[in-house]
Amino acid sequence: MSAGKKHARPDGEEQAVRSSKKAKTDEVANATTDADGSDLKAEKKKQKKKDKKEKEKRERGEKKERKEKKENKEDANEQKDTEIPDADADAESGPKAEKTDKKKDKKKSNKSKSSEEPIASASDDEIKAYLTKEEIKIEDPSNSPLQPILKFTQLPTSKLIAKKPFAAYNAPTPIQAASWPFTLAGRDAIGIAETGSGKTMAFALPCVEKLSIHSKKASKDYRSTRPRAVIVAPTRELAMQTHEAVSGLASQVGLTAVCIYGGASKDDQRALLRKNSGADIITATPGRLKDFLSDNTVNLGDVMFAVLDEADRMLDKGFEDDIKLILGGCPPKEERQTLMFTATWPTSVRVLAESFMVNPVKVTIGNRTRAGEDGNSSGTVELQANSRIEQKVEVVDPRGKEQRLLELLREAQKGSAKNDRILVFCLYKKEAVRVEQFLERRGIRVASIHGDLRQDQRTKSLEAFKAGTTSVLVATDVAARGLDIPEVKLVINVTFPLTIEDYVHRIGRTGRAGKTGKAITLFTEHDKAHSGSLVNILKAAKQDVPEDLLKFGTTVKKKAHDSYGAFYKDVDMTKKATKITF
Ligand SMILES: Nc1ncnc2c1ncn2[C@@H]1O[C@H](COP(=O)(O)OP(=O)(O)OP(=O)(O)O)[C@@H](O)[C@H]1O
Repeated sequence: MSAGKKHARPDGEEQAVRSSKKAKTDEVANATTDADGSDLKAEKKKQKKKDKKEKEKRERGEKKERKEKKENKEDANEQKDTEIPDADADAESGPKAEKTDKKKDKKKSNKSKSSEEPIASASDDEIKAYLTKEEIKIEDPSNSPLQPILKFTQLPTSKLIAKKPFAAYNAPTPIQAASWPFTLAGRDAIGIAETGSGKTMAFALPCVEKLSIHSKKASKDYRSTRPRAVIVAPTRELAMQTHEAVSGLASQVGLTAVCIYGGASKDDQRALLRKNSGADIITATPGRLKDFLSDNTVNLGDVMFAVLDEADRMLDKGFEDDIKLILGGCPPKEERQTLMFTATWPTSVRVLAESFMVNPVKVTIGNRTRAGEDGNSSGTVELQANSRIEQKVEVVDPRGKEQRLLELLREAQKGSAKNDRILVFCLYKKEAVRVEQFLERRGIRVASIHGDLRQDQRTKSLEAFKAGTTSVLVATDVAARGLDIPEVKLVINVTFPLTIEDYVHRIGRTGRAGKTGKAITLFTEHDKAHSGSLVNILKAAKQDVPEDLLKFGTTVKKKAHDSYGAFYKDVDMTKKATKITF
């Protein structure tokens, strides 16, 4: 209690003190008069004085009782709010009276106690067997005792879980099973798992849970929308898809979600933000979000949950500055929960990623540990393709690529497979236009998606492909990451992507949610810089490596660094230094 506040009393108490003071003054005045009067008069006054004292005592007692009741009720409500542990409980700022501080301390101790308690009710043996079978690696700098959950029924009870949002699924996927206990406990997390393995729900559930147990703070800023969660994704189509999944959960607990992305009317999106009473969750592409931050349409000052989907893409040079600006607009990392999910996690982004997080737990699915030169594990997360995808590589003459593509399509869509969905990847926008026209002229039902098309054309193509109106979609890498299109049977790479990570994401458009898939890559001498890394991916996924590909060499070319060029050494900063004694 501060010195200034030491003598402050609640209004009612002040009144009681004032009336008691007045009674004393009256007594003194009366006593003076009585000194001249009779004994009876003095007796009467004495009795009156006694009555008054008793009345005051009674009133004080009643007041105390009322106060205690009120406090008990407040505590009970608070208990309800903190049923699920949460790391942001101490994130509130601003001066508070001692009473609030005491409550906060109570909340804090509740929270830390619960967050240390494992949610899982599976036995240790079951958990151990599950971790081994699913190749789950959990690196937790805080060494908390949290364990994976193996069934949806092991999730903590809550308003959202009670609605059974996962009724369509049998069990959590490994990335969900292993990350939820940590993320639901409020921890920052990095989740690395193969394409199509349910990462969206892995971050959507803790996001909606967190917001549903924290009521929205009243804001005096009526000009801006102040979301409490922000999810950033690299492409418009992915942002829309993620928004759909998130809003499905959010609406079940009365939260509102809005998607903002480039290529569409800003005014329409502003109206949508206003209509949805400000929006609790915003899923956005970085460019449009940046625009809305700069003109104060959106203010991220109340964000308690931030997600980078396709995190390695969001942290690479193309988006790094945008992400710094976006996360810089959120409360400090200690006061928000930050999650990053991806299927590929190159060393180059790891240090930057950790700078936006506090003690993140890292959950990796799949055996990605590389043996070091000494034969021991180096702990490096290696690039890994989804093992249910059959990968074929054909080394071809660059001039024969389009003809070979046509043959492959005809072969794949023979007989009953004539409507099978096939995704064809090109590297350049102009190339995509050319390939689309080439196929159209040969009677293939085809649509395309690339950066030279208007957003409405992109959306129309994607919808037609999803609906099956067109069974072939020609795309550039705008469609490489995250898109969850049901039943894509085959992915064909006409031209190799710029990075091996993009290759893993492109082929990951098939073989999703436990299904199998196939990918065919036309490889030419122009792509030879990627031969070494492609051979490694094929070998790791136990796929055939064609002799023709080996001819281009098996050395993995170092990526040229933006500032230091080819002389840059990609050092794993997460590794401990080795002490050398001379
Ligand atoms: N527990 C589950 N059981 C079965 N299917 C699931 C489960 N959770 C999510 N899915 C489904 O799996 C599919 C792929 O999920 P999602 O798009 O989240 O994958 P992802 O890991 O984000 O892939 P990418 O790396 O390509 O972005 C979706 O259709 C989703 O509905």
